[in-house]
Amino acid sequence: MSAASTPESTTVNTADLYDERGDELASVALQFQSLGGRSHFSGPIRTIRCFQDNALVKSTLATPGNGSVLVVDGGGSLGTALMGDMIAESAVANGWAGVVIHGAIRDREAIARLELGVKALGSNPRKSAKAGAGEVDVDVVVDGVTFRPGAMVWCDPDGILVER
Ligand SMILES: O=C([O-])CC(=O)C(=O)O
Repeated sequence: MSAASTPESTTVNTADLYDERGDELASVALQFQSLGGRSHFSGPIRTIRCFQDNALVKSTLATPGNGSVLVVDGGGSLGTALMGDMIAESAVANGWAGVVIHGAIRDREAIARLELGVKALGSNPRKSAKAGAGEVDVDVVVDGVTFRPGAMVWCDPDGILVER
């Protein structure tokens, strides 16, 4: 049920999961785009909060993911890209199941070919700062939904469900 960290693992549909577990799960109403090559993904949450600075995103996705999903609270900014294809390739190489970005990515076409789940608000070719400002593994709130490090998240083209 919790898997989806390998292509062979069972696919979980968020609508079916919601029907099973109901209000144990919070649903994100904000309409994220599904931009990765893996449409269904899930895993324990890791988090980053940052604003138009992706140094922490890059360094975190370069460490072992062990099937986790990195949730990046970028403040909803579409002004700069918090992940491109190089960082996304590093996430694949390091065993991350996926990345949810409350913000923008770039290199859409390459990212769509990677074996990685990616949800983001959109894209912008403009790169982010690299100063390293932000926080890692704190609770983040996106569209009124709290993402706690260690809780499970499930994503597919229908949306995003999080353990309360
Ligand atoms: O370096 C960046 O800011 C993001 C990027 O382009 C990549 O991951 O390829």
